[in-house]
Amino acid sequence: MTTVASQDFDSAAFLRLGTATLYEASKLNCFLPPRIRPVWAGAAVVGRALPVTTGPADNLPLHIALELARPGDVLVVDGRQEACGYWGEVLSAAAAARGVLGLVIDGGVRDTDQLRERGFPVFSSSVAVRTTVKDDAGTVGDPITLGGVPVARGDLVVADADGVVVIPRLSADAVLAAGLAREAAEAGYLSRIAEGELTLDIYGFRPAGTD
Ligand SMILES: O=C([O-])CC(=O)C(=O)O
Ligand SMILES: [Mg+2]
Repeated sequence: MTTVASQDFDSAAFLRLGTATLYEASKLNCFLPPRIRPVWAGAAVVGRALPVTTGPADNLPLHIALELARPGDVLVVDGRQEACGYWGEVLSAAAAARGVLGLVIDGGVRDTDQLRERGFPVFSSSVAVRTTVKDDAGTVGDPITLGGVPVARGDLVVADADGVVVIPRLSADAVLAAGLAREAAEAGYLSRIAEGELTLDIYGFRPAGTD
């Protein structure tokens, strides 16, 4: 797995736990729409959210975001589900030069072979080459809601093969602790499975009278 991680929290632990365990452990509405998928196999990232909204098929806000971003940020973009090339190799190179760790966008991206070759993690709802306009500055840094999930600047973004979660900044420590506890419990379940036990018994799901 190719991974890019920032430094001001235990990024390795968040990446190891992964989005599914973090989501389940969090008990939060923190999973972005499942249409948002990694554009290359093995992409994964953890960082601080920089929320962005765009006009329809307008990527001017993404250029603006690269000026306002701080190292360790991940752009989280409401691109209105437009299937167009909001982002590609050039913007990935520009982002990496600014210390931006990745892109999550409810919209399209292009140059996906080059994104993989550069190891720049991108998660998008489509891959599309259609061109963009540069008319509307949109918003950069203001809180957004993406697929019903609130995203504020500085929230923790974790993205991997299963999708993307956005954890409120002040909940990150508690979610990490809950995730580690879930990981430990699952390690116990896996040991019992290896010894031949059934999940019906491990989880206590067996209906009365069927053992
Ligand atoms: O041209 C654009 O704005 C998007 C793109 O393909 C790139 O960043 O390489
Ligand atoms: Mg390009």
